[in-house]
Amino acid sequence: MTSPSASPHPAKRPLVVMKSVSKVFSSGTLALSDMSLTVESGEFISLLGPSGCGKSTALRIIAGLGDVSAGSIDWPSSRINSRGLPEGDISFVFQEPTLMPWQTVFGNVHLPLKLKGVSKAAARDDIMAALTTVGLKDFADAYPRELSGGMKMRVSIARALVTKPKLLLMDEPFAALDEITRQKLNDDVLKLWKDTGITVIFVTHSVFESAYLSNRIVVMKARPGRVHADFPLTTSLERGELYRSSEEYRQACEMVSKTLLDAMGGVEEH
Ligand SMILES: Nc1ncnc2c1ncn2[C@@H]1O[C@H](COP(=O)(O)OP(=O)(O)OP(=O)(O)O)[C@@H](O)[C@H]1O
Repeated sequence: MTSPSASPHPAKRPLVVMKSVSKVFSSGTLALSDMSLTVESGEFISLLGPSGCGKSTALRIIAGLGDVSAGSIDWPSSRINSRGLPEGDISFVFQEPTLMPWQTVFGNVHLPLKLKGVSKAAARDDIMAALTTVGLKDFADAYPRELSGGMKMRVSIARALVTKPKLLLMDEPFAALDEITRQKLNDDVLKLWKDTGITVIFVTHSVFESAYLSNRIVVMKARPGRVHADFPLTTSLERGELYRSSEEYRQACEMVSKTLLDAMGGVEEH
């Protein structure tokens, strides 16, 4: 029997809660100080801030690639493994695609599943599905040297998706690409986000990219990093070419740009 106080629609629990996190490196650098951030499932968050403010450090800590000096990272809606991490729920895409040159595209995307003991044969459907998602299903047998920079990054994204994570952490993934390729990949990531409902935290230096992609912007203060501003970014327009040339997008860019400048103490970076 259900208790009279139990709600038929229990409130959704956040995906990850970063509570008053500080990080001091062994060098003595205080990278983060009292940083708190609650991420809901299905959000697309862009994390911006002055160079060196701790964006990558925050992302790496969420991924379990570094420990906290104080505070905590909680996963209220996930099953936690012995390392305190939600097993299989997080994937990371770095700025460099870091592909194994001696492996084909298929072999590279297989890697995370191979590490879990899944054979190529058993992983085939998942690998091909991930490659289809990034538009590379016809390149499964190609080697990284045969691919363009954008294609290599797509392989890296497919490799991150093959484990079907709940959370995709992306650390300036498109910074090294030319503008047209970057815009194309922005559209691909948006489609992926819409189609799969995956949660994304995306570190970028680009005001334009953040305003185009995200439904929430988090701007960090200069080191030691913590949240300076956190606001939603809604639009009545479908994000695409029309949005890129719209007044709404221009205003969103202006707002993000002003907030970023404010976080830097009103002084432009050189
Ligand atoms: N492993 C490390 N050991 C010591 N200091 C580190 C380490 N990693 C980062 N730092 C320092 O911590 C601070 C935050 O670095 P982090 O890379 O997180 O900043 P960021 O905001 O991502 O920078 P950028 O925008 O330039 O990529 C910097 O001062 C950096 O030098």
